[in-house]
Amino acid sequence: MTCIEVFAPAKINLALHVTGQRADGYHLLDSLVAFAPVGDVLQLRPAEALSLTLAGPESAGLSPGPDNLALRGAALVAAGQGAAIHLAKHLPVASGIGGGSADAAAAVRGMLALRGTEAPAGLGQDLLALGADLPMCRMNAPLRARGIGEVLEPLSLPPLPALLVNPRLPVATPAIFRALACRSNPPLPEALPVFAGPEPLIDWLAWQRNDLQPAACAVEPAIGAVLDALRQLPGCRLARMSGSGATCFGLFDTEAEALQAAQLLRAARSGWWIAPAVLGDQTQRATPRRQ
Ligand SMILES: C[C@](O)(CO)[C@H](O)COP(=O)(O)OP(=O)(O)OC[C@H]1O[C@@H](n2ccc(N)nc2=O)[C@H](O)[C@@H]1O
Ligand SMILES: Nc1ncnc2c1ncn2[C@@H]1O[C@H](COP(=O)(O)OP(=O)(O)OP(=O)(O)O)[C@@H](O)[C@H]1O
Repeated sequence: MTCIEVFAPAKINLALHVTGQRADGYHLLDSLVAFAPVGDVLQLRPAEALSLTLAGPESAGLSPGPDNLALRGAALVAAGQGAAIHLAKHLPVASGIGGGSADAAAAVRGMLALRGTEAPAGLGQDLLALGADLPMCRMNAPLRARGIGEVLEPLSLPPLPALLVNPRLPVATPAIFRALACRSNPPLPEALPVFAGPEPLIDWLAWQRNDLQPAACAVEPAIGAVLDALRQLPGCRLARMSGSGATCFGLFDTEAEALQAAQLLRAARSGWWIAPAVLGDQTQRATPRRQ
């Protein structure tokens, strides 16, 4: 029987500036985003109706009901066709790396591949209504995101060796936006430099910010502990939080340094989710494959 497999990569906000707030309460952002070769995996098989089963190390506590973003994404493009979707959850839930949004975007890609059809007009608006991270999770390649997350500009960034770390404590995005002390901060520089490699990119990122980080550290102090632990690892050039947390990333000049740092941190913190990853373009891996 036909089976479509789709990879749903984690999105990492390398910088996240909160520049204003719309009348409806949503915040205006200016964010530099790259994607990790770490993510969830969806399998879709033709069926009478849409259904979802869950597995994987991070699936505990996640409901396979109609609210699951994988089902909500698939429903947007199902056009009456059913699918049995199996989601292997590897990304911690509510962790600032867009797991649910990545699953929804992957379910859309998988459902369209199963139906053998193109994305319908108006899908962009429907996706944005599901979540502000949905448009970027459709791209899976380095980008700058503005507006509330829907104004996207593809970027060329060098592959960036990183260590992703989550203290296994969920953080609710609305609570972090609510806790912001300032909602009107400077944007990223209008023109972005061309980066010859990870070193100049990390130097430049050190001048940028995640404006949600102070509020998130106040709401969940374990985030501060993760950042401190990352900063103490040999070779870590920059430690920052992604999205609304709690996942943080350390950046390294080389992949070997990131792998060594992962080993050291795993030995010290057995309860944390720790994933070395070279951040960049995951479009190839995220393309649906027929099994
Ligand atoms: C923080 C980021 O992860 C950065 O990429 C995203 O902006 C969050 O994206 P998301 O989780 O897909 O967000 P949504 O599910 O659309 O919104 C959750 C809640 O976060 C707040 N929210 C989200 C995005 C945004 N630009 N402004 C906001 O104020 C709103 O209170 C909203 O009710
Ligand atoms: N397939 C899914 N994976 C993860 N969370 C899901 C899923 N479906 C629904 N949710 C719900 O969505 C909420 C946000 O989870 P998600 O893992 O996407 O957060 P996040 O990583 O902080 O996302 P973002 O970085 O986009 O803010 C959680 O409350 C979770 O219960």
